[in-house]
Amino acid sequence: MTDLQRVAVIGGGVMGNGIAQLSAMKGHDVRLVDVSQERLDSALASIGTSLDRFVKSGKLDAGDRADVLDRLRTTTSVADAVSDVDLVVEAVLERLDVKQAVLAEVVAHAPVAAVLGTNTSQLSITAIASALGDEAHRVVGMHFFNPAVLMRLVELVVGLETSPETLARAEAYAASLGKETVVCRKDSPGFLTSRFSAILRMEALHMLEEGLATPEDIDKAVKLAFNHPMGPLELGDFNGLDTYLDALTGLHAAHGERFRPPVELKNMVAAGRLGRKSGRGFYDHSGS
Ligand SMILES: CC(=O)CC(=O)SCCNC(=O)CCNC(=O)[C@H](O)C(C)(C)COP(=O)(O)OP(=O)(O)OC[C@H]1O[C@@H](n2cnc3c(N)ncnc32)[C@H](O)[C@@H]1OP(=O)(O)O
Ligand SMILES: NC(=O)C1=CN([C@@H]2O[C@H](COP(=O)(O)OP(=O)(O)OC[C@H]3O[C@@H](n4cnc5c(N)ncnc54)[C@H](O)[C@@H]3O)[C@@H](O)[C@H]2O)C=CC1
Repeated sequence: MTDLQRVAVIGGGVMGNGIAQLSAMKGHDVRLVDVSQERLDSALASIGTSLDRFVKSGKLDAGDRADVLDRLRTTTSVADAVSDVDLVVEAVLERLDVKQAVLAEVVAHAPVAAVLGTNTSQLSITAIASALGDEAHRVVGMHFFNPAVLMRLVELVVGLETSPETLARAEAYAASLGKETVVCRKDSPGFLTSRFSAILRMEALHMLEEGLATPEDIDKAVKLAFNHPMGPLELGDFNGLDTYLDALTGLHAAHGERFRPPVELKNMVAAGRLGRKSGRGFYDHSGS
């Protein structure tokens, strides 16, 4: 059982819209916040498409679709969104200073009992929480996976100040979404999962730079040899190459040379080839 009924998700991008949708599908009252109304409009469009897929495959009653949308409202005001919530899930871009500023604004307007989850891919939970002084015990890493509506895991990450009560409430919320959890009990950048995925994608990029094979064959090798649903380059396009570069930059700073971002990736991000969200990455997505 979770007492976290009212949820605010901050950031309506790839992850935020999925976390908001899933929460509303599981009966939570959800407020989705973004600085950009345009991003909120496209988040609602993505959520509508995803709900249609669930209806089409028989996993959601057509009659329940409208109820899910009724439980979800969007706003550009953090103060308005968090005033009565039990939980905030921060899913803005992967920058420490931005996450700290967003959570500081949340703390100024949210009830004192609200749990503060961050969906960071790899940043230190302790560093994010350090901006909140005595409220740091309320912060916990809640790392979802893309697409959040389908992936089975939420990785929970305990910062130095995270209280046992905060962790227990985060676990109950993840269970209410039907997710399995793993707990990374020591706050270390990249936790468990992002260190694994970064290494695989780094190797794929190095193979590409070395001219060993086409992107298609590098992905095919991983998919068919190891039964992964997507290859590492395909997954990079799916998640967003800018987000991936931000994550590698953080892992490089924390763990050293083995995570140095490849030049190929930096060039692609500089050129605006961000993957699916910009229409082009390792692959052409202009038609999808
Ligand atoms: C960066 C980080 O910090 C952390 C991360 O997120 S790392 C990335 C983690 N994510 C992954 O590794 C994803 C790997 N890929 C996959 O698991 C799968 O490719 C996938 C689940 C995304 C899609 O599955 P697929 O079999 O390849 O494609 P597809 O046939 O389109 O979809 C399968 C089913 O899911 C449904 N589906 C797919 N995406 C959906 C969505 N967003 N909403 C609703 N339904 C969806 C489809 O409608 C389809 O349903 P039916 O079987 O009933 O027809
Ligand atoms: N893309 C992925 O596969 C995954 C990403 N993550 C993490 O989730 C977080 C979000 O990533 P994505 O959704 O991919 O990014 P994204 O770039 O798709 O979305 C980020 C959103 O945050 C909004 N935003 C920026 N500053 C804001 C602010 N101050 N207040 C409110 N909204 C603000 C932006 O307008 C944008 O819509 C990052 O920390 C990322 O590392 C975690 C798991 C998987």
